[in-house]
Amino acid sequence: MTETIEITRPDDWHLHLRDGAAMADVVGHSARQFARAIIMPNLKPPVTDTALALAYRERILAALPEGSGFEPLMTLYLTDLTRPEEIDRARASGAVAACKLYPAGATTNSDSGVTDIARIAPVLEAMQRNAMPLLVHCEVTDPEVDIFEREQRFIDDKLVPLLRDFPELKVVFEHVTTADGVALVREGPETLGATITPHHLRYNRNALLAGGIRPHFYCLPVLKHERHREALVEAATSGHPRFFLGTDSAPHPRTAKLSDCGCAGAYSAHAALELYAEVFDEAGALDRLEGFASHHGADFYGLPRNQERVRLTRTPWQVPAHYPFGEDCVVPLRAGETLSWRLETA
Ligand SMILES: NC(=O)N[C@@H](CC(=O)O)C(=O)O
Ligand SMILES: [Zn+2]
Ligand SMILES: [Zn+2]
Repeated sequence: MTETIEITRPDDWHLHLRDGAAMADVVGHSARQFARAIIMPNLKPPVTDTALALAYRERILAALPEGSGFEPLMTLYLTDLTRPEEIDRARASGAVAACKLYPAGATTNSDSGVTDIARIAPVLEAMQRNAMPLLVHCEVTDPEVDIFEREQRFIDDKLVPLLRDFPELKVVFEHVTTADGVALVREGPETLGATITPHHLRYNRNALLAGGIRPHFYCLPVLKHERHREALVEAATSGHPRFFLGTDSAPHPRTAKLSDCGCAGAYSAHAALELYAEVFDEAGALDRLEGFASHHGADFYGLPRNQERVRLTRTPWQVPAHYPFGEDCVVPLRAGETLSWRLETA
């Protein structure tokens, strides 16, 4: 049995850090594990332009633990009002790595998102010209569509036409959750990649309802049927270069999760790599973890691979029941349970 693995320090290609005191409480978890992370822009109000992104970046850097070399890669939140000139400004800043497309109303803080992709065609052209990747929350928002089928519908109705209309645009299918999404990325153009979260790799939709309603497993896209989970594990552990690590770690105050209308998001930054290692270990594919976690994302984004290395050992540890989170606390994935892998820290 493998007891230790050493890999290039990984990056997180999909991370929610939030802001203020709450951000300061969680950023250390990501900085301990990852060299870089794509920082999602769905703050309240959202990060819609370069100036806001640069200011947010400074707040993140200021909140980092002493001596941390963690590099936040900023993103812009696209709205119906985003101008193509903003993309040129974002590119020129050197600090904005991508733009995020939230279909309006699809997920947490997406109210100002895009109502119709046709409206941002000039912006997508500017992105294509600037080699600026488009990150997509792939779910339709039509209330008539079953919540478990919103990703498949988005693929057929929105994503396939988008890929056809912008053949040079790099697109990341964020937090892919279905066998259909996996198939599209596998068979799709070189310009299409996908992030996969630890929770969608590890849990199917039973986790939401087994023995009672489990709000900490509620996230978007919602957990899916076991057959989809199996397709995700197959994709992540296959060595295919366009699948890569993106935790979608999305902390919410405990009180906001435990409410009459609890919000969507699972917190995984405290043990991200350990959770992925568990999945790869179970699949007998620990030798493929490095590609998925540390190489494929950087290659897709056209960024250098990290030089530093990290070590994971088979050392069981218990996840705390909660972590501080601003005025409240956040309940992490696997709270109170034992994880078998542990990331060593220098
Ligand atoms: N994934 C989630 O369930 N929630 C994310 C938003 C998102 O990534 O869709 C959040 O910001 O809380
Ligand atoms: Zn999302
Ligand atoms: Zn997210």
